[in-house]
Amino acid sequence: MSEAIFTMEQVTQLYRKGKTTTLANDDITLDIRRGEILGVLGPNGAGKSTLIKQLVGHLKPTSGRVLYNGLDVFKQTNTVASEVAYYAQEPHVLSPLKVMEALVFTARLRGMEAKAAKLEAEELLERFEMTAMKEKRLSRLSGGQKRMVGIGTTLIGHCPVLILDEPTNELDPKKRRMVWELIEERNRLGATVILVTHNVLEAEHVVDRAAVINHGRLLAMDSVANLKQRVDQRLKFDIQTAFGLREEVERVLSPWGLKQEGTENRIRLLVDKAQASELLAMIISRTDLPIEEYAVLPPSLEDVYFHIDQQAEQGGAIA
Ligand SMILES: Nc1ncnc2c1ncn2[C@@H]1O[C@H](COP(=O)(O)OP(=O)(O)OP(=O)(O)O)[C@@H](O)[C@H]1O
Repeated sequence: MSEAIFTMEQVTQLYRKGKTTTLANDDITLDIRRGEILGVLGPNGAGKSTLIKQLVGHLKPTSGRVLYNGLDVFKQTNTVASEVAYYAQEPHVLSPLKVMEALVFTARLRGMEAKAAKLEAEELLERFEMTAMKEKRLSRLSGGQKRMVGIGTTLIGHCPVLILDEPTNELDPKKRRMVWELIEERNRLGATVILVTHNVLEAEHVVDRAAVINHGRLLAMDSVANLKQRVDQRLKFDIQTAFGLREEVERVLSPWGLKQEGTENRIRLLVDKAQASELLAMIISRTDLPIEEYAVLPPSLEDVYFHIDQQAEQGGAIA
């Protein structure tokens, strides 16, 4: 499990458009281990898709190297293409095809016999509960259905490496669960899986390690358990305020802990365990505060992610 299947050495990516330059990846060095499920986490525009495109050899880094099994990806494009199945965020290049055609065509490209390809395509469609759509053109499918076919084209042919950029986007809860189960199943069968996701809460139960990226920099990369240790002396207060009155509650509570990204009427605070009971007592006694619900929870991977990102934004040491 510890052997590196991918290595990135001081990888930097500069996009130039006219007079604008974007530093999408900034000196990234990392190893991806054979047989692991690695989650790549980070906000919009962090540089995740750029990193993925470099791994699969779709984008040559401005500087640095990407190695697959110890060799530069650009010196073995055929090997990478045949061993690494890539599910991209962008719309499907197979869109003009029918569902069955798209799956079988991909399987044939991966060297499968026609009969075996058809059989596996049928099995996948049955599992996805999409058999009735096999003769439909991809362009006529819903967003989520297209995504499922995309996932099917990634899984078909059993490539040893699966790279999935936002695999559960646009999917309903049942399909999302199906995709997470499939990812775990393929991993148990030996596949290395690298996935980009914003769905940190669901990914937490699936990934072995997570890499946190923002502004093109690798902020942390570790097992979920180790990442969680960074905040294990804290508890999360999840507070729902009356609508439109969040700021009033926030003013009172924010000195107690590190505020995380919330929503219109929701506040999330990471609070030192030593102070948690005092804060709880205060919330219970301050009946004048427009708090509708509250919960005290152990931190999730999502909280760790916000914590790491927040510390980096504030320019502090990441601990
Ligand atoms: N082809 C391109 N030309 C110019 N800039 C680009 C290009 N592709 C990406 N960028 C910029 O590089 C940065 C990183 O983009 P990237 O797509 O890697 O982010 P991301 O983390 O995958 O974001 P998201 O979660 O929104 O998909 C962003 O600022 C983006 O605007």
